[in-house]
Amino acid sequence: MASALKNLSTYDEAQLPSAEEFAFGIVVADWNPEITHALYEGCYDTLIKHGAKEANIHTAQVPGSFELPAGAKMMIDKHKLDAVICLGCVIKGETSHNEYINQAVASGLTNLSMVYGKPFIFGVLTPNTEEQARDRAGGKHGNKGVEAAVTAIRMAALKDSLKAGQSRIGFS
Ligand SMILES: Nc1c(NC[C@H](O)[C@H](O)[C@H](O)CO)[nH]c(=O)[nH]c1=O
Ligand SMILES: CC(=O)[C@@H](O)COP(=O)(O)O
Repeated sequence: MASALKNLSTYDEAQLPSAEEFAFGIVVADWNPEITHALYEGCYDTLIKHGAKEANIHTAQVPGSFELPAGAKMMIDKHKLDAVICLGCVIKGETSHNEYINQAVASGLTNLSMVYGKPFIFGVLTPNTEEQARDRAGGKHGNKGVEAAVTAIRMAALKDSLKAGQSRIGFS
């Protein structure tokens, strides 16, 4: 569903599990800092809002989105984490360079999720224009960083519930 039809910051707060017991990594790309820092603020504030402790949120910056998977692996090899959130913004230029970056990051994070059995969240904007980026970093379509934090909490809680032997998870 396009972001225009589903605001990135809209979720059912009452249905979201507490993040109190979870530890998170946040890896942020330096490219397009006005955008990625807005994503980070939305992400961090959402984790805190839902009970995460400041001491359990570990943050690192990397040069660009292409480095997000490597940064995420360095982070989870250093800290005991329940989820790693990767934030970036890859704006299309004149060439197809953006496609290679986007595909590499998506594949890299998927591979990490499979290898570690933990969520590596794809909080990367892939807009065609700066306006589309701003619209998704706290603009009219919400904040991708909020969506990424909510996803991280839900996936960490899912793993926790499965470990506890629950068989029917997420059905209200
Ligand atoms: N153009 C963008 C980049 N490019 C840099 C790459 O991510 C990478 O750092 C470089 O290719 C060296 O490996 N990165 C973004 O995050 N956003 C862009 O718009
Ligand atoms: C996505 C990018 O790396 C971008 O800055 C590259 O721009 P261009 O395709 O014009 O070289």
